[in-house]
Amino acid sequence: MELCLNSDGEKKLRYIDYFMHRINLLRHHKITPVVVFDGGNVPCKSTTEQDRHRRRISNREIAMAKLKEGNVSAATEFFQLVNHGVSNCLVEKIKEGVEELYKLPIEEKRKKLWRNPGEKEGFGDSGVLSDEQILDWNDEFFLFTLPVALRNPHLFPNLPLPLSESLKIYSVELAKLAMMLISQMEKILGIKSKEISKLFEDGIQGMCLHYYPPCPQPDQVSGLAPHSDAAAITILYQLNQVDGFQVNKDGMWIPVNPLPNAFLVNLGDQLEIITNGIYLSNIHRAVVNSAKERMSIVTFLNANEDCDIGPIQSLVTQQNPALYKTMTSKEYIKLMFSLNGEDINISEDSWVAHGILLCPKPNGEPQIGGGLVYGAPRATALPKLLFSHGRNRLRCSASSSSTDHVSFIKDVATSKPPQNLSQLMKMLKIRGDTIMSPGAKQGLIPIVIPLARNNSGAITALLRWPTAPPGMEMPVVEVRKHGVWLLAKNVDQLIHRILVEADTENSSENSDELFHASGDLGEKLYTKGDFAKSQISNLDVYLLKQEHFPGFARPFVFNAEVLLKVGRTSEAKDAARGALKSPWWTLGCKYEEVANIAQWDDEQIEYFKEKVSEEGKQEDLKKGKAPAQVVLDEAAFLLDLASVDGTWDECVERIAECYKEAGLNDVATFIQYTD
Ligand SMILES: O=C(O)CCC(=O)C(=O)O
Ligand SMILES: [Fe+2]
Repeated sequence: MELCLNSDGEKKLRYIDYFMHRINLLRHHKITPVVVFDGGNVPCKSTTEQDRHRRRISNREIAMAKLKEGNVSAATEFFQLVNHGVSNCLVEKIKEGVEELYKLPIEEKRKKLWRNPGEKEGFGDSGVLSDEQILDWNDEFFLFTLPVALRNPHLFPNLPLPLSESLKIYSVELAKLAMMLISQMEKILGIKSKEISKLFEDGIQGMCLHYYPPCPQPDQVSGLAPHSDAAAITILYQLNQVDGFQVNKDGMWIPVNPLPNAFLVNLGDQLEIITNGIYLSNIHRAVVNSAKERMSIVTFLNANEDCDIGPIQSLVTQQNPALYKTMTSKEYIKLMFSLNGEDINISEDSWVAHGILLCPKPNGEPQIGGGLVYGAPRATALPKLLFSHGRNRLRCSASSSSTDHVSFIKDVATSKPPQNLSQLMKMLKIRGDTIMSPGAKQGLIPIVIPLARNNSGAITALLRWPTAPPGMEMPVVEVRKHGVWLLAKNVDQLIHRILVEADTENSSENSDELFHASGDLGEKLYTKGDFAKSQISNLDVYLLKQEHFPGFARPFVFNAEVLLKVGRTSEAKDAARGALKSPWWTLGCKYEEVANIAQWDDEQIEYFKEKVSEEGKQEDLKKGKAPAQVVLDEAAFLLDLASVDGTWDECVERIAECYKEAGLNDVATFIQYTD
C-alpha cells in the first residue's frame, strides 16, 4: 500500500492496476475478496522470482568462495542494502522528523534535549581537546531505543511528536532487519541457526542522529573522525542523500555514496569478536563539504545485556584458536565506557591498563568504538584488552591524526613515540601526503610503522629496529620494495629537512604553512634563509653534515658506486662487500646491484640459506653460540633473504617466531601485526 501511496507516475498506477486486476478477477468469479494489508512482498511473475532466486544463489556462492579464501570481510565489510523491507514512507517520516529536530531553537534543545555531563543521551558535540585536534564538524543526538525499558523517560517524550512515534516503529523495523542480516551470516558461516542471533534477542539498540552543517573549510575539519563501531551491526541511512561516508580499505578512503532508499551496513567490533575475526569491523569516517548540510541516522545493534561476548564455540578450533577474550556483555559495555581502562577490573586476568582510548574526551567520556553508546567521535581500534594473550589482532584505523600512531607506537610497537611526531604528520599532510594507518604493513618490510604515502606512492615510515638499544630514536625511512631508504635519523631531523627544502623551493606555496605547522620546534631547528647563508650549493651536502645512522648500508654502497665509476674496481669490491655486512634491506637498492660490485654470485645467498636451515643452526649451537642469539641471527638472515625479492609477507611468521624464541614477545607481536 505504501508503495502505491509513495511512488509516483507509472509505478503507482502499475501497482494499483495490478491490485485491482486481482480484485476484479475474483469478483468476476463471484468471490468477494477480503483485502488484508499485511506489508508482505508484492507477488511477482514466476520468471522474475526465479531470476531473483538464481541471483541469490549465485551471490551466496560467491560469498562462500570468498569465505573459503578467507576474504569474507573484504567482501562484506560494508554493503548497501536495498529492498530491505523498511517502508519508504517510514524512512521519509524519520527524515522529516530529524530535520524538525535539528531546526528546533537552541534554547529549546538546551532546555529539554541536551546531554548533561557524564550522560550519553541527548544533543552533544565532540568537544575541543587541544589546538591540534582536527575538529568534528558534527552535531549529534544519541538515544537508546531498545529494549523499550531502556528508553529514557526524560528524553523520549520531549522529542517532537511525529519523530518519537516514527522512531518507535523504525527501531523495531531495524531490529528485525539486523536480525535478518545476522541469520544470513549464520548461514554463510555454516553454523547452527541462532548460535549468534540468540545473543541479539532483546539486544541493546541505540541511535545517533548526525547533522553535519556545510563547512567553509571542509579540509580543515573531519565530519566524524575515523573509527570502527563498537556495536555488532550498524545500519546507516544517509538521510538527505548527501555524500560524505567513507570506508577505509587498505589505507585508502573510499566514498560510499548514498543510493536512493539504501541502508548502509557496517560490521562492528562485537561481530568481529563473536565471529573470531572471520568478519572484521571496518574503519570508516564522515567528511563534510562546503555546499550542503548532511544528515544521517545511525542505528547500532548490540548484543543483549545478559550474554557473554566472545568468539562463539563453533568458530574456535585447534587451528583457529580464540583470538579474543570472552567477557560478559556488561563488562564489554563497561570497557567501552571506561576512560582508559585504568578503573576497570574486569577479571583477574592481566589486563593492560592502556591502549583503549586513542583520544580522550574533555569531559571524561570515552570515545571508543561509538556504536555501543553514542555518536561522539570514536576512537578507532578494538581495545587491546579484548584480544587473547599472545595474539596479534589489534586493529587500528587510518586516522588522519597522529593520535593513532602514538597509541600504536606505544601499544603495538612497544616503543617511545617521537615527541614531535604530530608536527611531522601535519607537515606531511600539508605536503599533500595521505596519512596511513600505522598498521598498514602488508607487503612492506615488517619492521616499519607507516606514516604517510605521497602522490607517487612512496611511503614515509618510522623504522622500529627489532633489537634497538633502549632509548634509541626511531629513524624515519622511505619504504621501498627491497627495504628502506634512510630519510632521517629521527623525526626532528626530517622536520628540519622538510623546512630546508621548503625554504629552498621558493615556489613552494606551502612553505609558510609548513613553517607554521612545525611550531616552536621548527624555529629551534631552522631559521629561514640559513641554507642560502651557508653557501653550500648542494642540499644533500648541507643536510648530511649530520652523520648517517649507523647500521645503514647505503653510504657504503654509495662509496662503492663512486669507486667503480672512477675505475677503482678492487676498492669498489671491498666497499660493496663491506656494505653487504650491514642488513641488506638498508642497501637502498637491489641486492644484485651491490653483489655485482662485490663480485659475488649467489654464494652469499646460499650461505645465508644454509645458516637458517636446521643443520646450520645446530652447527652454530654446537660451536657454543647462545640459543637466543641463534634465533636472533636467523631472524636477521631471513629479513636479508626476503629483501632480495621483496617477499616480506612470506617470512613474517617465522621471523616473529624467532623473536618469540629469543624472548622478545613484544617485537614478535609487532612484526606479525597488520591491519
Ligand atoms: O554519518 C555518517 O555517515 C557516519 C556515522 C557513523 O559512522 C557513526 O555514527 O558511527
Ligand atoms: Fe560509525
